[in-house]
Amino acid sequence: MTVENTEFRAGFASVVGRPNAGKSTLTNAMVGKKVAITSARPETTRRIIRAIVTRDAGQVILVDTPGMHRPRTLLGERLGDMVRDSIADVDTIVMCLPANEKLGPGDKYLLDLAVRAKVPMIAAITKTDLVSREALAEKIAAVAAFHDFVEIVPVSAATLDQVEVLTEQIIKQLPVSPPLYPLDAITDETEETLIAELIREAGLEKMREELPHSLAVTIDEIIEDTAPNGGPLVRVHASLHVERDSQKGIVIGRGGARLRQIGRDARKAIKALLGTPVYLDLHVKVSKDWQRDPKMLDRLGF
Ligand SMILES: Nc1nc2c(ncn2[C@@H]2O[C@H](COP(=O)(O)OP(=O)(O)OP(=O)(O)O)[C@@H](O)[C@H]2O)c(=O)[nH]1
Repeated sequence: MTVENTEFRAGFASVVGRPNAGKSTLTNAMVGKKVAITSARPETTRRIIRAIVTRDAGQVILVDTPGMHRPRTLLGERLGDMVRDSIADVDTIVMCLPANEKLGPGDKYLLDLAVRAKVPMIAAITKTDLVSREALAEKIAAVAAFHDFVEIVPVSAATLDQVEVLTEQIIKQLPVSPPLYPLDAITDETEETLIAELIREAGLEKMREELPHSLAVTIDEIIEDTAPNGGPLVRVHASLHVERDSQKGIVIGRGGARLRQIGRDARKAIKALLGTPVYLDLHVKVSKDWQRDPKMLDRLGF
């Protein structure tokens, strides 16, 4: 793709919404490749992942935010700060409001925060595939009464219905500018961060309710090696951090079965990301109260 368009627009958009509103899935749908981790459990998005969406009309740098929740730990407070920071310095805010859920105090809390950024706001009514046309019409009316959004776009990341319309509307809110990133870039996260997120996602999938926020992943080493057949092989050594000794057993599982399953799932995902065979070596470490330890949070990138 080359830029011939003199009206090309580029800038930052923040995607906000309460936990489970569909922010990550929508981000992935706009980019067309998996860059943000998604999960059926709320509050799994911790990092602010910038996804980059480039179309003929412009380039959007999407800032994905953690779902809002009340701070209970230092980690919780930092998540709140990250949301506030991500709303500052953007050109537009996309507020995700699920079609299948009523507007509530969580949405109002977020709206009040977002309004302070004083930028045009777009409402994305997410998960429209889950509701009838009548219910959607009612939801649109409720959202229109909720705030004076510049646009209200009903969208389904599952069926991709209206995803391009939303992308176009976001681009319209951006300033005329040359592209800010190379036209084929999809994220400015390092490969290392993406790999750590894939391992954490595989871990969370396997541990359901047992370890919601207590799991963190660090990458110890990534080595580009050669496989016995002469092809490329990437060796990844990573650590899974839990907070207590009792959680270590949960991650490892009986006879190491769970850790092996996490390793298999993560290896598949990393292979898809890198496009090369992967050898994955996982270690489980107890990092006591890492969520309250500023040094550990810094190491983990929070
Ligand atoms: N049917 C349907 N389900 C969706 C759609 N978008 C997201 N979901 C589901 O809703 C759940 C939450 O989606 P996420 O994208 O992880 O939500 P999030 O807002 O990023 O969540 P947090 O990380 O908790 O802030 C997942 O189970 C998704 O599969 C959609 O368009 N249709």
